Amino acid sequence: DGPLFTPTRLGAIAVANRIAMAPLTRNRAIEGRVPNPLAIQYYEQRASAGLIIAEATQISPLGQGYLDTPGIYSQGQIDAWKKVTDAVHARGGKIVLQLWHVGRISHTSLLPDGEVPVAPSALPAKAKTFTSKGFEDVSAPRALELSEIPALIQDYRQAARNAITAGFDGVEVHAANGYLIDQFLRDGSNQRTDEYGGSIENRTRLLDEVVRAIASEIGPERTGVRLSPVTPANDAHDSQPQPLFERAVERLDAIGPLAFIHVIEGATGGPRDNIAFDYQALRAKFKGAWIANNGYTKDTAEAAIASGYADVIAFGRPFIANPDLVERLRLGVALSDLDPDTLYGGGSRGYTDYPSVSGA
Ligand SMILES: C=C(C(=O)O)c1ccccc1
Repeated sequence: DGPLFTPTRLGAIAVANRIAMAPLTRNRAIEGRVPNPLAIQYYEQRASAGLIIAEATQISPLGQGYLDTPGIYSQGQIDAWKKVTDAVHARGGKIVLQLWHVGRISHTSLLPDGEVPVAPSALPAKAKTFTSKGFEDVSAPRALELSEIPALIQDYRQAARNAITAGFDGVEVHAANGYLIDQFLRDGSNQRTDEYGGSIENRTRLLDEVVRAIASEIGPERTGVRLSPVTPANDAHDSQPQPLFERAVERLDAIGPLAFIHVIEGATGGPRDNIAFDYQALRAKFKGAWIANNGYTKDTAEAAIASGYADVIAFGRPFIANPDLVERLRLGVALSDLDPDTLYGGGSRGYTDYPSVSGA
């Protein structure tokens, strides 16, 4: 069957193969930012993935940036997610939740009492977000006060606890794609003059404190992190990504045996070679499992695993129209294309109605 179909471990999480389902926003949460009951079937259909990284899920009301994305901060949300994890586990699958705070990639219409989004600095992103009126420019943010950082870290800690209560095997901290933690990392968005801004040491501080808090709450072996060193997504940019992310990974490695680091190579969902970057230099600084993502095919994924370049390959968009992607890669059959019109928002069409090759 080849290298993709051998088991491995991501910290405390034993996985049956080297194929992970990357987190995919689908904007189908219902009243109360609760995951849609259809999510039970949607994730259950994809439970043959070695690991499912469930969609970005906000840690607090202020951490939401898009219409109809789910949360993990209320009992109703925990209860709804528990049905999803139970269904995936019943199929022998493993599933972690991606913990999300969008920072400045948000809109006042989505925030409590029309609040403005928070960010490291009051610098608006050149980005759009998805509101009840369609795609709109994100709202101008305010800078988080130093005094607000402890409560933010507590929100991450509580969200991680809630995810374990909801039956997840662990969490992935979303530190990628120009969202809050990535905004603190990059000098294009972080112009603070306190201990969270300026030097690389200061700009990697929030990442370190958030991951330490989560690891102390649920165990480092159930804690993963997603990074995107050179993505331009959501107006993310930094003047020196190589030293920045090498220091970020060094600090993550020092926390203790984290379950995994998951790296988007190149531009999210786009070209892998937009900016020259040495990913293996990052990997060399981390003793845990390495998940690589973006644009992999069966052949490039097999080569990456066989050569030790990565331990697991994450596939995002291919999992949308191919619930049984693992089987299709094993068989080497052609993959189905997703329907872009039902990617974000809607109901079962383009969500739970894609067939498996075995017709199951
Ligand atoms: C959470 C997302 C990311 O990480 O890029 C996202 C959000 C909205 C649409 C697509 C993707």
